[in-house]
Amino acid sequence: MPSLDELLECAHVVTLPMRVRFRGVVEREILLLEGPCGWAEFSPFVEYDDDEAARWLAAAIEAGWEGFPAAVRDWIPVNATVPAVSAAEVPDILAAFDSVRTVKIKVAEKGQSLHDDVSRVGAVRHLLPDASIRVDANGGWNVEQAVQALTMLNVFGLEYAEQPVPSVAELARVRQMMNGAVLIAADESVRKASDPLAVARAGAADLLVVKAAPLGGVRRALEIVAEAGLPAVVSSALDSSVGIRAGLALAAALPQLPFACGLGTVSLMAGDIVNPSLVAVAGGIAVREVAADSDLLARFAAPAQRQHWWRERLGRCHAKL
Ligand SMILES: O=C(O)CCC(=O)C1=CC=C[C@@H](O)[C@@H]1C(=O)O
Ligand SMILES: [Mg+2]
Repeated sequence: MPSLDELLECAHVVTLPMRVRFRGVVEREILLLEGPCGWAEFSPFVEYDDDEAARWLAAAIEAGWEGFPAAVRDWIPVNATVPAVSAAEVPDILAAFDSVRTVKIKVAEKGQSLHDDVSRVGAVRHLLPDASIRVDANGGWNVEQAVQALTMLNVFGLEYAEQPVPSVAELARVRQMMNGAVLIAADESVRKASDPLAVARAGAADLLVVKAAPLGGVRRALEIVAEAGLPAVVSSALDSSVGIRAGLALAAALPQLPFACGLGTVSLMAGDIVNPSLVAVAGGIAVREVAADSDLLARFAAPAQRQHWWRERLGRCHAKL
């Protein structure tokens, strides 16, 4: 384990502008580390507490000081991601992604209605008649709302629904009520749970969404998938290309990868610290090493006060490992 001084010495804090608001975020703050095994990203969302953020640091230390486990594939199919925008904005969002075969669409956004979701999903289906479409509610519905919404949205054909409801018990109930008409994926119930395997034990989901950073690293995520015994989709945490590299390592190391992965999110950003960025081409990303670019680190350097905040946070999280 690197000492705190070692981490602080190789740390850079950047603020990357988003092209479009995503989960309330318009600027993504990221602390990057240059370790002996490569660049690493520490970017827990600013509202996360230190216990949760410490898992993201464990993942960064794996990337920079241990390296990734062996890959079994070198190309990862990737989905386009559509935030909770209006139907009119959908063409513009999709235009940022190259040859899209799978789309994930955010639904159940606070302050919006089921009508907004139907319009947005309908707009995607209209533009991409043959694409696989999945939705992500981030636990924004209750059981009745979820069953009603998924039944309506399924007229467009849904590959699966990610975290339609907040709890494991509610997921199990929705899955039972949908009776196979729409597959259920667990995201927050895995990455924010004290027991990430509770979903699998309860039979609450057909598949898991796994993210390297929130789960404490690629190896830990692989263990969770193996123990759960469910198919997995690897997704980003809205990272820079450095964090996406860790997601690719996870997707590349999984024994099976039956679904496209949510690793195309650099296309939602208006800045990155790797050149060229890890974005999907022809529906997927070829796995490769990445390094932060010194000009981009300088261009997107965070203001001094935010640098200070992230360095303090790094220290608190390091003390928890
Ligand atoms: O999976 C994707 O297509 C993109 C990644 C994505 O949706 C997310 C990234 C970061 C934070 C999360 O709220 C969100 C998700 O819920 O999966
Ligand atoms: Mg999700």
